[in-house]
Amino acid sequence: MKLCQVLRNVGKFRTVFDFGGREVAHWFPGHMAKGLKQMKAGLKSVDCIIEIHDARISFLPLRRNPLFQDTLDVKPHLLILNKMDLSDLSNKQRILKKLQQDGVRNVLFTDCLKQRDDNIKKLAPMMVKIIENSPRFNREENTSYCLMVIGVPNVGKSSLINSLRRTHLKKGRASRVGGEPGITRAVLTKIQVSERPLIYLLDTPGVLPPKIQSVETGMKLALCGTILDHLVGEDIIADYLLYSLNRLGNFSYVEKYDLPEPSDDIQYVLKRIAVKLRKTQKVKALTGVGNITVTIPNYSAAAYDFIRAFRKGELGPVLLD
Ligand SMILES: Nc1nc2c(ncn2[C@@H]2O[C@H](COP(=O)(O)OP(=O)(O)OP(=O)(O)O)[C@@H](O)[C@H]2O)c(=O)[nH]1
Repeated sequence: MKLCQVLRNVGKFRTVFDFGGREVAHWFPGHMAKGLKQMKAGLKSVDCIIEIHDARISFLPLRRNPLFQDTLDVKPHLLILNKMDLSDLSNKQRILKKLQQDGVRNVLFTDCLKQRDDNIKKLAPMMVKIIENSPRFNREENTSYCLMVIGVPNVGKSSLINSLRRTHLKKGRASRVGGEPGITRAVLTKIQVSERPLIYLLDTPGVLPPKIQSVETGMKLALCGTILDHLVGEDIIADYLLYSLNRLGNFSYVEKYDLPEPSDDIQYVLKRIAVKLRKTQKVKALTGVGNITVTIPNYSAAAYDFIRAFRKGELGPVLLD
């Protein structure tokens, strides 16, 4: 989009989003508390916590959650900002600075889908260094390292494990090596990710509710696919996406969906998307002069496509912070 077009749009968009009195309380279902219990149970045998987040929302460390901050604070901690390929990292230094001010010093950006991500290679030595520089308490005599991966749903925990195994063991999908017989897979299982040094990851169900400071934070998590769409509503997620893109001056949707210019009106944008994708339905309408057939856009299908395009990175890299 040309600069003059961008300038023409300044002041045309919403500067705040109307959440219409929505509450986040029910967006994270109760089963997530189960993850917390299991995580606490496994903490004794863990040398380091790997907390994994979506690099498009980097401000949300899980350990800030008062529910388990006490327990986690005593363990060395590494924050992974995954899906870096989908994030606008032109402000990477600002993110790192902010995290550092928050006491988060060990941060690594990763792209777990990349066949060879140099950052994944750095992970094992980085973890060893962090562990060696901290007291190991009851695990002093142990020659292997055990790490716990935590994160909200869909953030890439399994992908990280697989990526580590690919890098260090030249193996594909994770085979589970721990787990006592009779204990369900959903409890804690150990997965080997490196031979030298010998490193295991303790796989938790990993469904941990972050401390959601506001409905807007919840909406950002929803946009990144962390919360089931239907719990929040695809229509409002799509509207929040449009609001965010406009706010960031990212007008990639205009070209992608053949719009004449940027718009802040979600109904209008979804209509254009539906027409472009031929997601329309013909319905019969009874008028004073008889039956006519009218074409109506399938707004749900359009919203679905718009959100998926964002999640796949088709609307360009975005930082929602
Ligand atoms: N673009 C991109 N996609 C990724 C990356 N890592 C994971 N994904 C995708 O994100 C989705 C979720 O990845 P998973 O590894 O299943 O995430 P998870 O945290 O284990 O998910 P749950 O089991 O639901 O908690 C998948 O579609 C992955 O392909 C990444 O670095 N970049």
